[in-house]
Amino acid sequence: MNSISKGDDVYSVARVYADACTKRPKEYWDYAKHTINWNDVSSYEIIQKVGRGRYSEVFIGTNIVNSSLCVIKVLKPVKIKKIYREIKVIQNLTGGPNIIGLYDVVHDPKLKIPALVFEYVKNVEFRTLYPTLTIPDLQFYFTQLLIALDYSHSMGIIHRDVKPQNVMIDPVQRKLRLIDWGLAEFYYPGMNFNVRVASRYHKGPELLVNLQQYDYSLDLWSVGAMLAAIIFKKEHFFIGSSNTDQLVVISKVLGTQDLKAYLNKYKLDLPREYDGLIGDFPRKPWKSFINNSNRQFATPEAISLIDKLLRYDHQERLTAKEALAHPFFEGAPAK
Ligand SMILES: Nc1ncnc2c1ncn2[C@@H]1O[C@H](COP(=O)(O)OP(=O)(O)OP(=O)(O)O)[C@@H](O)[C@H]1O
Repeated sequence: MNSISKGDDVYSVARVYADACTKRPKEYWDYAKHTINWNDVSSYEIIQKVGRGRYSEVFIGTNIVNSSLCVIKVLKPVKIKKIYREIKVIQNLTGGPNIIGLYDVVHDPKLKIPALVFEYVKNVEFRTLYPTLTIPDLQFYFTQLLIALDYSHSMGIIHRDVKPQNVMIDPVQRKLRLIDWGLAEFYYPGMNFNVRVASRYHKGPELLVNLQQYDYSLDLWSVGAMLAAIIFKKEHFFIGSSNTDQLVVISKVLGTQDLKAYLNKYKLDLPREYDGLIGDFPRKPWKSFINNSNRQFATPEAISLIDKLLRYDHQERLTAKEALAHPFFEGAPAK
């Protein structure tokens, strides 16, 4: 078991790739000391806005030198360390399988507004795309997503914001790219991470019970929540009205007993905000989510994979590599 006894500072360590950062040179992970060569934004022209996030405004643009399309992510003013972290992470991962490719790091020489230039993906919005996907499509795209995550994890990086809006899919080219590394972090065993990451519906229980020594397995919870939503034909699977309610919603599915076992294992108390809210909820069998609209999708293999990802205990969840070997992917199309 990857946990240790009471009184110790290190109480949870990743089951895989725990030393991915510590074995690499300081320049790999020391993003604060990173020197960035900012190029001039005037090499790019904005065509139209494609998205807007908490931390950026995103445009489709062209590189005026070779007329190729790109995405220009103009960063809003946030701590410079956060910007350096996103750049370092994506520079380390660029070129990896299904990871969005970073083309350039630019700024306006006068205003100093930083922007990241990425490969453009002709994404179809998830609310439109997901209802059209067949089981072989799901086998294919979830394979691609897990390959991206296994790679990032092997490089010592937790994405920390896996959700449909950050998984770009071009269904014509059958291309998937994991984007938005703005919340990603380098993993070190024994590190107490900030739990205010990820987006509410995809937040793992560790974040909601304030377990700070989490690891790559956080991303696998988010994958499980995405898969469950698609398989059971819901827009999202766990929909909480606040962070507190998010855990209440989860415990109405996974039950209170296993939540208590999780807290006991890591010697945690349920934060006070849950007083009176987490009752004695029984575990809901996955089969109870099956109805006429999702019956074809909710195969025993799909349910088994969901079950092995959506575990309170982050150490029990399948890793990305283990998930790739799950029977759900048997017979998955290669293209
Ligand atoms: N490479 C890309 N190709 C196509 N569309 C993209 C690309 N990158 C970003 N987008 C679009 O822009 C949106 C915002 O991008 P991104 O998630 O990187 O920004 P953010 O400010 O970090 O967002 P968030 O608030 O979700 O953290 C995406 O959800 C997507 O719709």
